[in-house]
Formats: sequence, structure tokens, C-alpha cells
Amino acid sequence: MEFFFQVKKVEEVLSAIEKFSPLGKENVDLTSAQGRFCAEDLISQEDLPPFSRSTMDGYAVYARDTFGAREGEPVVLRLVGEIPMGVEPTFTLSSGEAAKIATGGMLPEGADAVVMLEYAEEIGELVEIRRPVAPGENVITKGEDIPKGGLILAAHTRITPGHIGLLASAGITSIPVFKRPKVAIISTGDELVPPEAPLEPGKIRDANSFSLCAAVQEAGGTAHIMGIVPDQEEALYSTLEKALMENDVVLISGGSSVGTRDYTLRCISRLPDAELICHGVAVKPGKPTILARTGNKAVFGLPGQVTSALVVFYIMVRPLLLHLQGACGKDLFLPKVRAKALRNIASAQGREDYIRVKLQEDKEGKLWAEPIFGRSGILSPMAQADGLLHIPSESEGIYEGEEAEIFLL
Ligand SMILES: Nc1nc2c(c(=O)[nH]1)N[C@H]1C(S)=C(S)[C@@H](COP(=O)(O)OP(=O)(O)OC[C@H]3O[C@@H](n4cnc5c(N)ncnc54)[C@H](O)[C@@H]3O)O[C@H]1N2
Ligand code: MOO
Repeated sequence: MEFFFQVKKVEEVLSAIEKFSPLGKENVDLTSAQGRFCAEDLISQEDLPPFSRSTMDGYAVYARDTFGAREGEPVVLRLVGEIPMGVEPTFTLSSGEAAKIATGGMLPEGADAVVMLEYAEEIGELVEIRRPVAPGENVITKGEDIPKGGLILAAHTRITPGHIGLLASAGITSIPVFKRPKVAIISTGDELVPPEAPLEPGKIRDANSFSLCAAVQEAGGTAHIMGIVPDQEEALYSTLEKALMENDVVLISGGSSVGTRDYTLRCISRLPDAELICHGVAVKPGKPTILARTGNKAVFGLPGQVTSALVVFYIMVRPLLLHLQGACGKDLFLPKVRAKALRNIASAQGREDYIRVKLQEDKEGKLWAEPIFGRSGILSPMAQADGLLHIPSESEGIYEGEEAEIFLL
């Protein structure tokens, strides 16, 4: 029987993951760019906004003219016209003059501020100003958002709705992004049947293909469920070969442990140029995890236990999928919060633990994490959890009331 012979720390697996190269680039349009990672620095070819515009409905003025204006002592300016929306003013504003302007209207040359309608009154061809304005007040100046030549989006940034608005404003409609990883999912085990099949004694429905498919989609990958492969080395090897031809990452769940019917390691080792990164990771749940690299493609052997497969996905597979899509730094990981443990949680030194927890806020707004204990072979604790509480490998556990890091699910 083989035993785990290459047990690694999570951080060692994560540094091996960062050695993969991000996938190639493709261009997507503005409506498909959300959540993708930009593949190039995008520079604005124009000033944004392209002209100085009013942020209020009111009167465009030369700010100095309004200095000293008060309720009982207004400054009187000559109304020289109204600036229509979406059109360049045909006149220049001189000292002593005002022009009616709407929110978003283009400031005429000479004007440097806008007095709100509420603080002015039109009297025939004159306008009384009852409050002073400072230069630049109620105005967005040309190039204030992004100047011409300024950086809109740096390569490797995760694209958000704010970026998409900026890109649209700058007239950039085709966005270079890193490709999404194609991920094949294989479930192995003679006991497994598809969810729609009738259950005979001793059989179990394949949950992992579907939970992993959902997790891949959430992580920005494209999932391909390859189906259930029986505990036969040749069947698993040929499915693995096919999966590798068509995908960037292969996830095999089940058969990653050390039993006589656990063929995952043997099949991975048979791949012509496979480099084994780990067989066994110092983490609970998820010890029987395998990662191998062939070219720039990755094969994970995930533990068959339903919760372990998902925990390993979040801790190691998800960072790889995001790295391949061009993510870096904190974008590789689930968002984190800190919370106090509601109970004592034991752990063993030398191994990281990821405990399923529910989060609750106390009256002072402090977050508390309540562990949901349960074996890694059952799923409901995972389904109920708001997050995974992380116990680092040097710690022997967390005391009630002690703060810990929680990865939000
Ligand atoms: N002697 C040892 N035995 C085991 C060890 C060990 O260190 N020494 N580790 C245990 C741990 S921890 C885990 S986790 C499991 C992982 O084993 P495998 O990855 O080989 O997975 P299987 O044995 O194939 O399955 C385990 C369990 O999960 C069920 N399963 C598998 N695939 C699916 C699926 N797609 N959907 C639903 N359920 C699935 C399977 O029926 C088994 O009950 O090894 C321990 N053993
Ligand atoms: O560590 Mo296993 O992965 O308990 O379920």
C-alpha cells in the first residue's frame, strides 16, 4: 500500500500555484467584462470628462464676481443667455455676466463656478446672486476624472461596475482580459450513481461533480462535468487524458487516499511529463489532496469526502483558477473578516484547520463565529456555514472569545 509521500504545507502548495502562467488573452465587450481580470494597462486617450461641466442647475459665473454676495446684499450680474444641454456654448462669459446652465451643461469659456438656482433670482435681463461661490465650486473640471494619458485600469485588476462605467466613458468598448480556465470534473468510485438514477443498496449519489461545478463557476472558470468513472485504473487514466486535452485544470474527486482502490495518484504519475507537487497536505479537512503539474496544466486529486472536496477547492483550487485568470494578491482568496470564536476549538500543531462557522453580530456590532461541528463526509454543516474559520498550523486551537480569521463563503 502507498502512503502519503509528499505532504506539503498549504503555503507551499500556494507558492507552487503561483508558478503557473496566467492563461492567454481575449477581448470581451463591456457587457461581459464584469468580474474578469484586465490583461493590459488601459490608458485614456481623452480627458474625462472631455469638458468642464456643471454639477448643479444654476448660473455659470466668474467666481470673483460673487465674492461678498449676501442675502440682503446680492451681487447683480447680467444674464447673457442659457446654455442648452449637449451643445457647446456659442459665447464666452466676461466679468459681470452670468449664464443659465443645467446639471451636466458645458461651462462657457470664462466661467469657473456655478451658483445654485436656490441662491439666485432672475429679474428680467439681470440675475441677483445671494451667496458667493469659490472658483471650481459646483463644477467638474475637464480631465478631473481621468486626464488624457491617465491609467483607467491596471493589468491584473478585477473589473468592477465602476471600471466598466469608466471604460464606457472613455469610449473603450473591447476589453482585453485573461481567458477563463476550462475545468474538467471527474468523480470516481464504484459506489457512485448520478443524482437522477435510482439508488440501490450501497450506492451513493454523486454530489461532488455538482458542488465542484458550482464552485468552479463562482470562481470564474468554465466547468465540464466528465461523469462518474469506476474504480478501474485504465478507465480513470483514459478519462484523465481526454480531460487534459480539452481543459486547463482537471479535478478528480475520490480515490486520492491510500486505499487499494485509490488510483488517482497512479494515473497522475503515469502522465508523460507530470511533476508531482504534493501528495498529502497538512490541512484538516483535506489531507489526501494531490496536485500535479503537466506543462501549464494542473491536475488535482481531491478527497472524496463531500465537505473535504469543497474545503480543498476553496483553499487551493480556487486560488489557482483565479491566478490563471490573471488575479493576484487578495483577489486570489475568499474575502476575509475577523470574528471571535463562540466556543473553544481544538486543533493540532503542524496542520491548518478550516472550521465551518456561522457568523452572528452582537449588540455592539462585534462578529462572533459559531462552529458547526460535523464530519467531513456530511454536507449540511458546509451548506449552513457562512465561512471557514482558519486555525494556523502553529496554533493548538482557539479559545472562546479569541479572534480568528474567517474566509467568507
Ligand atoms: N488509512 C487511511 N484512510 C483514510 C485516510 C488516511 O489518511 N488513512 N484519509 C481519510 C480522509 S481524511 C479522507 S478525506 C478520505 C479520502 O479518500 P478518497 O479521496 O480516496 O475518497 P474515496 O475513498 O473515494 O471516498 C471517500 C468518501 O467520499 C464519498 N465520495 C467520493 N466521491 C463522492 C462523490 N462524488 N459524491 C459523493 N460522495 C463521494 C465516498 O463514497 C466515500 O464515502 O480517505 C480517508 N481514509
Ligand atoms: O481530512 Mo479528510 O479530508 O477528513 O475528510
